[in-house]
Amino acid sequence: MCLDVRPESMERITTPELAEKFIEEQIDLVRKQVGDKKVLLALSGGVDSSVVAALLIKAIGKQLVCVHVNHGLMRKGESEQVIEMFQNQLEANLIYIDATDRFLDLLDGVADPETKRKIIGGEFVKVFEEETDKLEGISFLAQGTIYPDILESKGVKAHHNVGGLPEDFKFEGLVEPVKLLYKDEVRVVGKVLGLPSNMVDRQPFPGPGLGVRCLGAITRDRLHALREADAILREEFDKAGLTDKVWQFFTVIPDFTSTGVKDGKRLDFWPVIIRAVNTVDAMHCTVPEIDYKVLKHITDRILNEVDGVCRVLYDLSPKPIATIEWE
Ligand SMILES: Nc1ncnc2c1ncn2[C@@H]1O[C@H](COP(=O)(O)OP(=O)(O)OP(=O)(O)O)[C@@H](O)[C@H]1O
Repeated sequence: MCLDVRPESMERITTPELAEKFIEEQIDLVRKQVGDKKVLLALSGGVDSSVVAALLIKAIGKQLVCVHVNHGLMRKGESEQVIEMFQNQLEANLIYIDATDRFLDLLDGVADPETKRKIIGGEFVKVFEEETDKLEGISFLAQGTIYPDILESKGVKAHHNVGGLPEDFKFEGLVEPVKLLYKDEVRVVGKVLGLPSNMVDRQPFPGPGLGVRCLGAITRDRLHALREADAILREEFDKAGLTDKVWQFFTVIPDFTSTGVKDGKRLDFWPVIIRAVNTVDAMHCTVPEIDYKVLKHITDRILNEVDGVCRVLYDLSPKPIATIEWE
């Protein structure tokens, strides 16, 4: 049997009991695979790598070394939550790297979205490699590969986690405990492992993070305004009971200003755009009809609390023709 093919007999993990059973099996397998050797994991704070981290901490404790890179493009509180959850609560061996300046300096003046993506991806690999070169005695690399990654790699598109080991791969092997699971199963397993629901049920978040929501050339002041506005949106959607009802929502900040007026003075401030979509397959999206009162309250809060913003807009465009992200 190919190890990358989910057996037809494998039951879908839909209950805590099934998740428990899966976790016990994986703990056993991982312990057999790695023995007393060390395992390295790049921990983003996203669903997949977080669940792998929690599972491996249970299986091999301090033999797992997690590396979290803060590229300065995380949402408000995200890196802090990784530290709180994994270092403080689960007592993981966590290396936290604040590479904000490195990323933002490199991105300075770069307006083209594809170039921004390439810079962020390339720099991430560099930072991760530099950090791991300093570590000694690591034998395995753990990855949050899930079954759709394997399926997609077979036909649709290459996935960075999948496709065999590169020639210069310096580890003895890969540890991929959730590679036969679908996303919904990973979430059930994560909950049973005690991860908070805002981590386990997290919306999709692009690899380049807020970097592609701070349109054009990223500036620190606009990035700050974007992060604050996004946090307000998330807080208010949560209060209004929309977090579970809307598939994805976030804010975007364009790289142009608009005229505002404050205390009788004219100002040139940025607009903030709210983007919210519902979808089943991410190929076709509709825009939810959010209660006007909720939108108005969010607008008031952003205008009052976020420096440099004078307008808030709601994006009504479905996909197609508009994509979910703005760039
Ligand atoms: N800031 C980061 N710090 C550490 N590792 C990261 C970071 N960003 C990405 N990674 C690593 O790269 C992998 C792929 O990242 P990607 O953004 O494509 O997310 P993903 O496939 O949805 O996985 P996840 O749910 O774990 O974020 C992650 O699983 C993680 O191992």
